[in-house]
Amino acid sequence: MSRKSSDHEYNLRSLSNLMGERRKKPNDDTGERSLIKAASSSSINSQATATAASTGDLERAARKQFQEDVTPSFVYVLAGFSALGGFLFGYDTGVVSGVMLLLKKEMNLSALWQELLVSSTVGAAALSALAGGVLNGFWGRRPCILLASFLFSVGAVMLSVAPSKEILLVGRVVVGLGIGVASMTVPVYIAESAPTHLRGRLVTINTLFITGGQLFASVIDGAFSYLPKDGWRYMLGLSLFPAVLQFFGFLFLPESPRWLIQKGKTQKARRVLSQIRGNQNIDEEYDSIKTSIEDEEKESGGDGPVIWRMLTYPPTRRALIVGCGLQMFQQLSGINTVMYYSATILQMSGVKDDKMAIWLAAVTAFTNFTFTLLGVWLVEKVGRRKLSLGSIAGTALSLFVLAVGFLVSAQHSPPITLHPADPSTLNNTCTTYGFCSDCMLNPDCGFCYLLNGSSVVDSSCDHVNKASTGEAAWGRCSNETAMADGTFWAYNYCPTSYSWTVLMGLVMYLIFFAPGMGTMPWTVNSEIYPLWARSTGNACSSGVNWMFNVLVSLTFLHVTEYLTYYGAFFLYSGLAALGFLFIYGCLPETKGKKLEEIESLFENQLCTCGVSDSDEGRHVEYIRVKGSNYHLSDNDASDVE
Ligand SMILES: O[C@H]1[C@H](O)[C@@H](O)[C@H](O)[C@@H](O)[C@H]1O
Repeated sequence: MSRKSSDHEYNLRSLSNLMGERRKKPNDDTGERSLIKAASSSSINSQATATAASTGDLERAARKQFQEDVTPSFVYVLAGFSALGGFLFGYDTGVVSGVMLLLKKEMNLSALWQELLVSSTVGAAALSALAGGVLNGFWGRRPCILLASFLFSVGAVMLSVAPSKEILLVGRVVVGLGIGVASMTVPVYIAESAPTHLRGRLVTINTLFITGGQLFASVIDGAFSYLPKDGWRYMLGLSLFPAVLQFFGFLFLPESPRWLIQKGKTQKARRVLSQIRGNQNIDEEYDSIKTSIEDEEKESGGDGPVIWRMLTYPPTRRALIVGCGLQMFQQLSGINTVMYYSATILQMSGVKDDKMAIWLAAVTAFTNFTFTLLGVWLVEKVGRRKLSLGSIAGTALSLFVLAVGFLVSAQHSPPITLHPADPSTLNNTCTTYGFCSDCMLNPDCGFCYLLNGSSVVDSSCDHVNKASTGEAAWGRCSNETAMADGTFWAYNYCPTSYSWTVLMGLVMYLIFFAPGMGTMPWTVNSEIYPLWARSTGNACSSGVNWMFNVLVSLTFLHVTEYLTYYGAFFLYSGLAALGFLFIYGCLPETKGKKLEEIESLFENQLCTCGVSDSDEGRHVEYIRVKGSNYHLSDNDASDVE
């Protein structure tokens, strides 16, 4: 072994011994000091020493390494309890599809009431996310999370004992108010408490909990759908447990240290910082937060509502555009319609058993969850920008594949050969269609056919049974006994041998969307605003997310009616491609930056596609101002004509 490498090994050993010592004696500052001394006097990074690295660099590197190695587990506990808010967000939005299947039969709900019970939650979430900004600023993050878990608990009780549809509606609104507040507060609270090197990962865990909640909801939907009565009460009531757990957990968890410093509660802030940093030396972090708050206050200047100050101060205005744009494109990529219609999409690809549909939705939720986990792993490795760009490019491509799948399926859609008069209604619209592709777009009709080998014969378009879309209102496909061997009922889809393209598109979609576009909009928003604008910025961007969520889900059926399925997916694919350009032009890399350093990334950025010449989107060398002037920015502040 050469002298150099044995030196290196020795120094590594002494470094790790010191770290070991330090772990045993967390209150002893000398451990850290001698560690830094050891590192700086060593050839631990022999290459760097040989080149330009100064003692200061080594000290910094050693301190960073040291802090990374002694991250106390408390911060994970804090993130875990906060992310229960994400779990409830996912559970309460996901469980409703199974609930509606049972409720509409038991309470005999009209289409309007079904629509109200589903969208009231999302609508309430949009409003409360916006209001949550003001509450976060005044009360702090902790009371807002306590409020959200209280609302989740009250809502769960109301829903599980609801004697009427009116009480159900109130319960769904209460739960929605909780979701909105949680969705904007939790990422901010985690980001403000996490150490820089773990921030992205811990905030992304919140989205993992969202998709985990959706997965759990789909399994519960499947399990309780077998109950003859009141299954929906259990489905809705189960969310009480995580809600109560979060409430009690938060009675013991601290306020965000950054919010405390901003409000001048400096002693308390120091105590909290020491608690969550495991008694590491917190002076540097404390001072840098304090200085940046003072600077920010000077810079953002002026009075007036925060949103006004954000819009009139260019860096926060740019950050707001990036944050809201990311959330908008997340929803415009159609995640919730793809999830909602995944059972139908999977049925198209050959699964005939209707009872399987509910479990198929669980498979989709499982895939979404698994690939979100990939995002948690990737976020600190490849960074936010590359992850978002790769994800949205893949999402656009997958949507294109889905669209082509639907197009080919429609072009090979089986013709309708039988046109029997419908005895059950005066309206014979269904029987007039010539092809299955037209029949399936009308929500009142379904396709009834016989399979002879693999070819479709004796097909008709019949009225659907309103109480159960799994059968026709009358005739050969009206119930299981009427259905002879080889007779099938297809609602909302057409049997085709090209459906594998659609299935491939769906799987690709989830693989690409979940790790990046599913997670990054929440993660990036939690870190791009300076402290004074953070609550308002997150309130606006979360509000945008919920508004586009409602918009996309409410318009999906109309869009498919006008543009057909393939048209709708071509449209989503185009929107995702636009999202790619937006992210390429506007999103800087925030990985590894302190929250206090991130504002500067928006100082010289213009939201013009392709102006950034660096992959990291950080060093914008030339930017176009008013179409003709070019500035050299970031490293060199001189102006160039
Ligand atoms: O980030 C989440 C996640 O991707 C969910 O699966 C989706 O349902 C939500 O709308 C989204 O905000």
